[in-house]
Amino acid sequence: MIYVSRQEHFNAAHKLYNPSWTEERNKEVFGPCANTNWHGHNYDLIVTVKGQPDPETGFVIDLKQLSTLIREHIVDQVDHKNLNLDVPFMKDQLASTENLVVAFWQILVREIPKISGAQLHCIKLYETPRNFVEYYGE
Ligand SMILES: Nc1nc2c(c(=O)[nH]1)N=C([C@H](O)[C@H](O)COP(=O)(O)OP(=O)(O)OP(=O)(O)O)CN2
Repeated sequence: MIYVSRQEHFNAAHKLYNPSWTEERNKEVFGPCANTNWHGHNYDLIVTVKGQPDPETGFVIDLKQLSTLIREHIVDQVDHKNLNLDVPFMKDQLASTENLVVAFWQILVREIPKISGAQLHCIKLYETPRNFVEYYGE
């Protein structure tokens, strides 16, 4: 099995805020991440697919096609957006990195089979250079 990855980038605003809690509780749990008027991140998104190379191309997946797919279905939906307000697939969800990777998975697992026989293996999302989340669909 061969694992092939593509990295994309976006920036977005959000706040971590549970609407069923008081302002005080949100500040206590999420600290500055609950700031009323939002804060931003430069996110790095790494999508890994797995499969066998096609004998005619040598590719598990054409990385140009994978990039286009990620941009159309994910990056264009979130880049320069407010994750709490502007992104339909994050509606009514806490805009944590964990919830983002699960939402991205649900989109990509549906879209990748339309361009390739490769299987989605992992989505890794860096919220900051030091904080990142990985999801394997389990
Ligand atoms: N499990 C999670 N924990 C946290 C998340 C998250 O999505 N999942 N998100 C945040 C905040 O959004 C926060 O803005 C992260 O920034 P920060 O704590 O400042 O992280 P940095 O790596 O930039 O800063 P350090 O100085 O290295 O701590 C919080 N938690």
